Amino acid sequence: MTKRIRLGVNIDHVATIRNARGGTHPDPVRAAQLAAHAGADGITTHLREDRRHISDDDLVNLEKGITLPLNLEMAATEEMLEIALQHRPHAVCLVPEKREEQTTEGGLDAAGQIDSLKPIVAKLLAAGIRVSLFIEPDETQIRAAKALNVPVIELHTGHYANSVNEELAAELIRIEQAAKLAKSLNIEVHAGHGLTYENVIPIAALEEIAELNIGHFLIGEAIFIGLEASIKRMRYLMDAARAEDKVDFLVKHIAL
Ligand SMILES: CC(=O)[C@@H](O)[C@H](O)COP(=O)(O)O
Ligand SMILES: NCC(=O)COP(=O)(O)O
Repeated sequence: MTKRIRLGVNIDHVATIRNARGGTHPDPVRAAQLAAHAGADGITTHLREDRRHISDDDLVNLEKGITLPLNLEMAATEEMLEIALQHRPHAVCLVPEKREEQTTEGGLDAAGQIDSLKPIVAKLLAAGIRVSLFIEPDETQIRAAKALNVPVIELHTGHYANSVNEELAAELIRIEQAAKLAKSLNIEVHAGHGLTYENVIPIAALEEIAELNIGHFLIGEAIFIGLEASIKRMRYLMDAARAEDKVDFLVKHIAL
């Protein structure tokens, strides 16, 4: 089997359900603990400026409640920088945000914001926080990430996830080429947004990609089959994508 690809489980939308009634159930920390038990390699959470799902208290409780590395997604603002420096998560992923958006609509324009991003990235790196940029699979953005000296990028797979037929094929090629370029520049490559059981295998099969961050679909699927089962099935598909002998992999899993 070729190198295992890591799975970061994003637990934002456990908080979405909780916030629907303003109480404390379901608890994102309990979801993160179950995700760890189900084989997640990390937990991702997005502290949005409008706190529509994850709250500042969630961040405090996640730090206390989990041992897995925490990847904090945040906008590149002074407010979020201060929070990140205060909490010092394992990693920060800088993502674009618009209050009016229903979900993240695209990648961070790193190339267009190099001057404003530089001090934020430098302060996070100086604090020992691994920094990634959530960007489009685009050469200009990847070279901007290199210029900003970030060790990791996360390729936005949202357009891929929302495409069909020829457009889907074109997006997959775009992601593959971007991953190869980033790897050639010694940047670690992650990917995420909109990934599901149906579309994950071609992305997971790209050997330049070290980690996938997946959330909304897993939390939704958990409503029907439970969170551990939801995650374990995604883990199985990611491993199948990487298996050198897929027949042998499938036979072994069928036998289990
Ligand atoms: C950056 C990304 O693709 C997601 O991790 C992000 O969290 C999406 O924002 P919502 O979870 O609020 O839709
Ligand atoms: N960065 C992507 C992520 O954390 C989860 O995105 P999604 O699976 O909720 O669309």
